[in-house]
Amino acid sequence: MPDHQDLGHRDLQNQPDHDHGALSRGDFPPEFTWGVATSSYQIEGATSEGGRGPSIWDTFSATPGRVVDGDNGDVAVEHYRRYQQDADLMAGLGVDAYRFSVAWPRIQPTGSGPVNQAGVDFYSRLVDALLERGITPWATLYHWDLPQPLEDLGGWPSRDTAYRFAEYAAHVADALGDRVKHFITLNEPWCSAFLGYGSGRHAPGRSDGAAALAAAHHLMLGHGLAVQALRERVPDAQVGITLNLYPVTGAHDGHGVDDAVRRIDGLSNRWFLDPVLRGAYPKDVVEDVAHISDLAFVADADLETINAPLDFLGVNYYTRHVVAPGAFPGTGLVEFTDRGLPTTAMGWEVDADGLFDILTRVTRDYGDLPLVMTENGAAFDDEVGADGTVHDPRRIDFLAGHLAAAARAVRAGVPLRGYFAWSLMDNFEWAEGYAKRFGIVHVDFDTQERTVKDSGRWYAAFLAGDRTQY
Ligand SMILES: OC[C@@H]1[C@@H](O)[C@H](O)[C@@H](O)c2nc(CNc3ccccc3)cn21
Repeated sequence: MPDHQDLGHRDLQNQPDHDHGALSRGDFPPEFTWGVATSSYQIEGATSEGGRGPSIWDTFSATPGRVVDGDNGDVAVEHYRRYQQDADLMAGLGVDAYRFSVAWPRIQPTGSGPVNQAGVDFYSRLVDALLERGITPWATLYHWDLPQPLEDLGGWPSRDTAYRFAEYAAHVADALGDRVKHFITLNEPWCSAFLGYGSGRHAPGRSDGAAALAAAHHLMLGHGLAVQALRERVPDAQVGITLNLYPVTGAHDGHGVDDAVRRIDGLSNRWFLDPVLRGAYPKDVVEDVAHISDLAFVADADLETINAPLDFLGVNYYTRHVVAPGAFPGTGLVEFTDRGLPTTAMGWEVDADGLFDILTRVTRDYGDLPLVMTENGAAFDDEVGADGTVHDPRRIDFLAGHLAAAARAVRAGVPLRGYFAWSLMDNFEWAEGYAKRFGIVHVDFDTQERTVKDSGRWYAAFLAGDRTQY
């Protein structure tokens, strides 16, 4: 296993691998926060309304071949105009909280300069609609929709973008900080950097390893600067960052597997966990990437800024990575394999134990920082039946199994404080367009009709305290 500096070993009791049986909200601490999550570009639509400027996802989805079926977020699920109806949906589910993201291009259409008051007013109305229904707003400042003019100036590989992000964070804090007390600076900098600038699979669609590493650094620098801006303006706020984390397991115990696990754990998890929570890049991974970049973009005080004290770490968990050395030993190439487990419509193996493993690992290796599951969910091909219902038993099984794993982690001593199901409703699934449905509420993308799926009814019953078998 990688050489982790053990910051505070906790005696995390081992638990049985599977404890099938009954599960209820009572298996979690009474103050545990239960919610649903979305993001601006995936649900709002109205991309040319209210003074909003273009984002890199507007540009990317308009580029032929980038998104399945040429889908884009122009309409999405019309949340910009249906937010009251959607707030009613959330109230009907009985959630405590709603994690949404603020679209930077609505607040600052060019990514800098004075705020667009119509954009501020929309999020102010949304926050008020939530509070009126007793739902606590959790605001993500950045969920991938970078204003296009900032990309034209260099995007996240450019240090200036980090400074623009901190200025944007200050504007959001000024506008919403009187009512919003939970902020997530970034959603998944790994995706923004490595899918956006490394593989090109996400906006802005660049394929440049050195640029991806610079983007990762400046995203994290922007995070640290934004934490300062939020703390100055909203001293009673709870502030965190969301990382998509993966337990990494060897496909077998043969030669080279341990190094394959170390490499992928390093690039997937520690490249972000270590700077944010320890104030240093992991030395072994710095060596792994030395042939791509000498990290010359790192300035002296950067890691101290990035290591800003947090109130929680958001964890997005979907599946485990299973790896083996690539075909050419010694090249560092790694193969991702599967175990033949059931998969979701995304092709991701369903592995609830992986949730327990990643939560206990983070607590064991990085200490007692409170954790919040800011995303967990599954895509399946749901259909509305003739009777108007949507039967999605696999999503119920997925949620129940992962909540049981979360309960096991809590019993093992993990300071888990909340869980947000991804997603409230079917929406624009990035490069997959509308072909992949993650919602616990079905959306007919032609009529915009919302239909609570069986999984939404199950989640509502769970939140109401019903005990559920699984
Ligand atoms: O793909 C489902 C969700 C997505 O809709 C969210 O906006 C995003 O925060 C999110 N992150 C992951 C995990 N990482 C990931 C890996 C490859 C492609 C897309 C996301 C899954 N999801």
